[in-house]
Formats: sequence, C-alpha cells, structure tokens
Amino acid sequence: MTEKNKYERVDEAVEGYTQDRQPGIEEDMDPKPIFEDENYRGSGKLQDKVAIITGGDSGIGRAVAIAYAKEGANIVIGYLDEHDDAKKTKEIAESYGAKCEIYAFDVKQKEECEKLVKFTIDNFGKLNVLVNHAGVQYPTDEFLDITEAQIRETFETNIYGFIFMAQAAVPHLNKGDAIINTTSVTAYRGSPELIEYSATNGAITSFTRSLSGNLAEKGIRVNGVAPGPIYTPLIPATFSAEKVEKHGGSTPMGRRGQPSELAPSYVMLASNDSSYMTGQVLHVNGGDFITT
Ligand SMILES: NC(=O)C1=CN([C@@H]2O[C@H](COP(=O)(O)OP(=O)(O)OC[C@H]3O[C@@H](n4cnc5c(N)ncnc54)[C@H](O)[C@@H]3O)[C@@H](O)[C@H]2O)C=CC1
Ligand SMILES: CC(=O)C(C)=O
Repeated sequence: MTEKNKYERVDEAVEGYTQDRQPGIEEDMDPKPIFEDENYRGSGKLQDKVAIITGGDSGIGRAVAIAYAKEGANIVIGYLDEHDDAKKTKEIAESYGAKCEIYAFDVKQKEECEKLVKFTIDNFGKLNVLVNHAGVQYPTDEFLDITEAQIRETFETNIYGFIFMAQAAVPHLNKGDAIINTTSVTAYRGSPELIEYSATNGAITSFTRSLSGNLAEKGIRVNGVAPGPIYTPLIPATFSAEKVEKHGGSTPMGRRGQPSELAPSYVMLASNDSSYMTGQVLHVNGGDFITT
C-alpha cells in the first residue's frame, strides 16, 4: 500500500464517531491515528538531548515523542489525566532506546509547570528542548454562547500555560537549545466556531515571535508549528460526528493530516537543522497558503 493510500484509507473509515470527554483518549479512537511513520529512521539529530513535551501522551505530541526517541532524545511527557495513553507512548519511546518519564499535571497552574521542569532536572540533570503542545478547544456556533468560564479555560490552558512552561524552562536552557510552540492554522485564517481558541493561537504565534527576539542573544531559538486539521483525540472529543467526518476535507489536499506527518517539523525545529531559524512558524496544513 502506498503512503497516500494508507492515509486515504483512514479517512474513509472515520464515520459518525465522537468522544464525550476532553482531553480525548487515543486508545478509544477507531480507527487509530497514525502516530509513527515506520519508514522514518533517526540519525542522532537529538542525541542525548532532554525534551519536555506537554500534551505528549497522544495525538501530535505522541508522534513527536516517538520521533524524538528515534533521534536519540530522552523525554518527559506532561499531560492532564490520560494515564493509559501516556503509558503507551512511554512504552513505544522506550522501545527505541529512549528514557521516557510521564508526568500528570495541570498546565494552567504556574507552580505545576515549575514542578514539571524540576521533575525533569531531577531525573535527567538538564533540559534542552521544550515543546509547548497541551491545548483545548470548545467549538461554539453562537458567539454570544461563549461563556466566561470557557474563555478563561481556553486562554489559561493554551497561552498562559505556554508562558508558564517557558518561564520555568528558560533558566535551564543554553545556547543551541530550543522552544517549539504549537499554534494552528486558525491563528491565520480564523474559525467562526472556534473564536476564542483561534485568538489563543494568534497569541501563541505572537508569543513565539516576541520570545524569539528576547532569547536570540542567548542562542536559544523559539519557533512554532501551525498544524491544519489533524486526526487526534482532540477532534472526536470536541467536534460533532458530522464535523469529525468532514474534518480536513476542504484543504487543498482534500484530507485531514495524521500526527506522524507533523513529527519531522518538530525534529527539525529542535535540532541543529534549523540553526538559523528563530521566530518562525512551519505550516503543516495540507496546502493552505499562509502569507503573513
Ligand atoms: N488536531 C488538530 O487538528 C490541531 C491541533 N492543534 C493543536 O494541537 C494541540 C492539541 O493536540 P492534539 O495532538 O491535536 O490532541 P490531543 O488531544 O492528543 O492533545 C491535547 C493534549 O493537551 C493536554 N492537556 C489539555 N488540557 C491540559 C491541562 N490543563 N494540563 C495539561 N495538559 C493538558 C492533554 O493531556 C493532551 O495531551 C493543541 O495545542 C491544539 O491547539 C493545532 C491545530 C490543529
Ligand atoms: C483544531 C484546529 O486547530 C484545526 C485546524 O482543526
């Protein structure tokens, strides 16, 4: 089966399927997302580096954790409460020779972000890469139905949490180290039913650009990845069955992406391959042009 056919097959099978909790559970998804490209061979690009990946138990974060493991990194996965997903990711990462620890925490709480970084230093003695990826979304058709609690939850998770994690991590980062922030195509295109979520992604892009300038002198690079529609637990956990089915269909490539298709961008931004890049965002979105 060609790569193209493999992805098409997964799309065809996604019908009438949702989950009733957020964060969603990858283990409960049917079909499962593709989190690993078995043809991807590591070449030591992250040898002996230590990475924290928030939201690393599932979805895009899981794919990043596995690719980092293949590239020689040791990993700490921060996640909310999906313990079985986290254990599975740890197991796969360790099968590639990585040391991988999992850590349940709430990214909205500054002290818990600090404890996650301390846990990493206590276990591995250093930190080289922070991937800020944990996030939530609450699709809402009517603007006036967006509650204050929802706005606070979305901003506190998606942008406060990124800033708290970066503040906790920066004292441990040195020349050559990197921060990678997951933003979204919605930061650039907007989304009529994800208004406050899109606004948090706009904030993440601005945060990425601003922090990159602040840390450039220290040789710490800060970049972002803006995924388009990707098949992860976030999607069935938050969209209706009809939306899950159509997710990604309107991209130029006509399909949703798989987490495995995102991972190489995160490897590049963490490694010396992007040594002359900072403040940039890579757009992995099925062909939607971004000009800003
Ligand atoms: N799936 C998609 O189509 C797209 C996703 N994204 C971004 O990707 C990230 C979501 O990841 P996915 O891989 O899609 O789904 P996912 O459901 O696998 O990941 C969400 C992660 O966020 C973590 N999380 C949520 N609330 C948390 C909290 N309070 N404390 C700690 N961790 C928390 C969960 O534990 C989970 O690991 C978000 O930042 C989202 O904005 C961006 C564009 C498209
Ligand atoms: C969730 C999200 O950001 C998209 C593009 O679907």
